[in-house]
Amino acid sequence: MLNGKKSVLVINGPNLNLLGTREPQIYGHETLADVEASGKKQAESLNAAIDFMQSNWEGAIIDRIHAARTDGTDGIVINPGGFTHTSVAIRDALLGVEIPFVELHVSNVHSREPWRHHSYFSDKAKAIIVG
Ligand SMILES: O=C1C[C@@](O)(C(=O)O)C[C@@H](O)[C@@H]1O
Repeated sequence: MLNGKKSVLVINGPNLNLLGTREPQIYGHETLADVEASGKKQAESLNAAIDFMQSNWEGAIIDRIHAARTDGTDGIVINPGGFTHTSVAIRDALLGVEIPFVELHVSNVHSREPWRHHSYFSDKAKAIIVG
C-alpha cells in the first residue's frame, strides 16, 4: 500500500522502449508512453497507485523488483520481453520478494516461434495476458 492506495508496479523488459516502431506488424503502433498513459488512467479510475519502469538490463530489472519489497508495492505486472524465455534470475527475484505478479505479452507468444512458447514465469504468475 502507498498512501492508503493499492500500489502496482509495471515492469517492461528489453526492447519494449521501441514499442510503436519495433516490428509494428507484431507489436502494433502504440508507444510505451501511450501504454503507460492508459495504465495511469486506469489506475486513477481504480484509486490505485502505479509506477512504471523499463530497462534493457536484466540486473536493473532485478534491482527494481528487490526495491518493490519495501516500497509498498502490492502487485507487479511484468512483460519480461526476451528475458521471458531465458531468465531464471528474474524469476528468482519475483519469487524472492513474494509479491504476486501478472505476466503480460503484447503479442500472442503461443502463435509464434516454438521457442517463445516456453516462459520462466507462467507457472508462478497469478494471471497471464497475451496478444
Ligand atoms: O520482446 C518480446 C516481447 C514479448 O514479450 C511480447 O510482449 O509479446 C514477446 C517476447 O517473445 C519478445 O522477446
